[in-house]
Amino acid sequence: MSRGAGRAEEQAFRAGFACFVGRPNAGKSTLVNAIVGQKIAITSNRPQTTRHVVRGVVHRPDAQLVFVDTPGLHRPRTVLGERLNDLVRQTWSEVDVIGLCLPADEEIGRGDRFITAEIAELKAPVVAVVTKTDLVGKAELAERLLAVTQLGDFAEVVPVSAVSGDQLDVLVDVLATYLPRSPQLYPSDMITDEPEQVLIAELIREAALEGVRDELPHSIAVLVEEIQRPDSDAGPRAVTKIYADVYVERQSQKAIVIGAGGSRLRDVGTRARGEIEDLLGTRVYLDLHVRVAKDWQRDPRQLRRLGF
Ligand SMILES: Nc1nc2c(ncn2[C@@H]2O[C@H](COP(=O)(O)OP(=O)(O)OP(=O)(O)O)[C@@H](O)[C@H]2O)c(=O)[nH]1
Repeated sequence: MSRGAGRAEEQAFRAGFACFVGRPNAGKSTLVNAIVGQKIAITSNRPQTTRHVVRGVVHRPDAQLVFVDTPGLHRPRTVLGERLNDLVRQTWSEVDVIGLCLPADEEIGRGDRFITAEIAELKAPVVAVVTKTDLVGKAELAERLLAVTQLGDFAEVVPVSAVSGDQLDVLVDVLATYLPRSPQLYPSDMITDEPEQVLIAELIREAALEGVRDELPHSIAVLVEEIQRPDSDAGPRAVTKIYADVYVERQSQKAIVIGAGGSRLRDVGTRARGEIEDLLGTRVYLDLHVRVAKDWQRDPRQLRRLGF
């Protein structure tokens, strides 16, 4: 390659930050996962499970797109709720482009209008992303696209399905055009900069929530106390030892998480261990303890300790 061509390519390169916003369950986390191609954000069919800002990096020959994942805005009832909302607003003001997720299979509602109005005030261009298109027929999709164009003044409207993969590449192309000209922000081999400890805690929390979300929707937090790496010469049988505490707010919740004779906690451990082994690429020994931290959501000191 001539030096001239190299410079031109350098000049054409774009890099920057994007985030998906939208009401709970709009499909934001699933979309980031599908685009980045690795399980990094936490998905669920229940609202408000994404707590940490998790980044995924998409590397393209002409662009680098860094995704910042935020929890949903909601009416704050606790210190945790207020912190989450502050975090969301702060993230929104720092990105180069925003994808507003609107599910194709649901009518536009008050929540969507509220978020649209909030982000209209920011400087970043907003791309409306109509998600879950695999769930609707053509006629319904056309109707929804029309309603979306009437909802606000969007830079573009892109329909996608994270499940079928349809239009994901188009969405990345569109988002990339709104990034500033910039050299790469992160090394080419980086997919996420979230500390492993946080990712591991999220995987455990997700497993612990499985099946008890109705009873304990926001009452579980996980703290990874220690990660003991295997010796570098341990070979394929290397085991990473992880010690983690699962925090609940009350004694009664502890009993739910542990289950009869500890059966539920064993299942949680097995499920989380499988996910962590995929993440780390080694075998994992996982030691889980359930502890009660009374009303941790209302106590700023405990919140800090638990990473909020
Ligand atoms: N069929 C289908 N389902 C989807 C698609 N994207 C997401 N879902 C489902 O929709 C539900 C919500 O998805 P999430 O990605 O957790 O939604 P979210 O917007 O991140 O939700 P919060 O974390 O609550 O804000 C999950 O059950 C997903 O499996 C899609 O493209 N097609």
